[in-house]
Amino acid sequence: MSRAGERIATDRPAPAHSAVDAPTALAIEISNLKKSYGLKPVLRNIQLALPQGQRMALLGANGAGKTTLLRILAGLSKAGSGTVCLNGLDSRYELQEIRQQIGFVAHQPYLYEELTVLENLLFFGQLYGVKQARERANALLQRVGMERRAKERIRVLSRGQVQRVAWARALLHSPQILLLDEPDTGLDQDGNDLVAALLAEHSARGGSMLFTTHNLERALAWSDQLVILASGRVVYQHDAATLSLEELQQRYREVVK
Ligand SMILES: Nc1ncnc2c1ncn2[C@@H]1O[C@H](COP(=O)(O)OP(=O)(O)OP(=O)(O)O)[C@@H](O)[C@H]1O
Repeated sequence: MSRAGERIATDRPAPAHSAVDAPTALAIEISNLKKSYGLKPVLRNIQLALPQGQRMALLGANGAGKTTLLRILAGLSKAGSGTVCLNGLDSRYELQEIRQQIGFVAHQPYLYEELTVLENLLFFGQLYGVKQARERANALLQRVGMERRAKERIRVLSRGQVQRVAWARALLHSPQILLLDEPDTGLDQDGNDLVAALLAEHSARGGSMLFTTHNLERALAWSDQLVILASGRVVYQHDAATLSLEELQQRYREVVK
């Protein structure tokens, strides 16, 4: 298997924010990452590298370790050993700076149930030091189709609506890196179209992203690199541009048991 950095397509335009003298700057760099729960190893010696401006899809069966990996990247869980760097910042020492640079959308929305939609966004806006937070929040609510629910409490919204607000929360501080745990779960067709559009906009701004999904077709369509985890190991890695859906399905069947 090739290492990530060797397989990157070169025809993709350089991200707008990349420094001229740092063409190989990495959005995500994971080295020798291990994590156990009790005696049970959940991540085993993970090595991954994602150049800035690129998108990585993380695939694998239930329990393969995808959420655990994302939570470590988001600073919500500690690595057992090894190192994790985001945009060159080491998660052991620079977690606050890293948090400013990532947007996380997960199974849990990380919203306050008793606050309204807008109150939630204003709270997180303050936390992240977002300038003109009210204008930014209103613009994002419009973007995710939730502007009419701005004054409603989170607890009265449907799961898909909460997910849309979670997207607005994640994008509020214009993060350079999106970490998305099954962003396509629980959404209707409109919701999935919205997610695809938000991902495309993030990429067009030069942003990077790592997302998990169980949908191989979307993994291929939305990514530059595909990674399959099995029992906490990277068992497959390939450029999306040179892989067909049939090949991916075949390889997935072979490596995921
Ligand atoms: N807090 C925890 N305590 C103990 N074990 C845990 C904990 N969180 C996860 N695990 C275990 O770690 C393993 C990996 O879980 P993880 O949620 O990372 O898998 P996943 O690939 O995201 O699965 P899914 O596709 O079902 O979301 C599982 O065996 C799970 O039981």
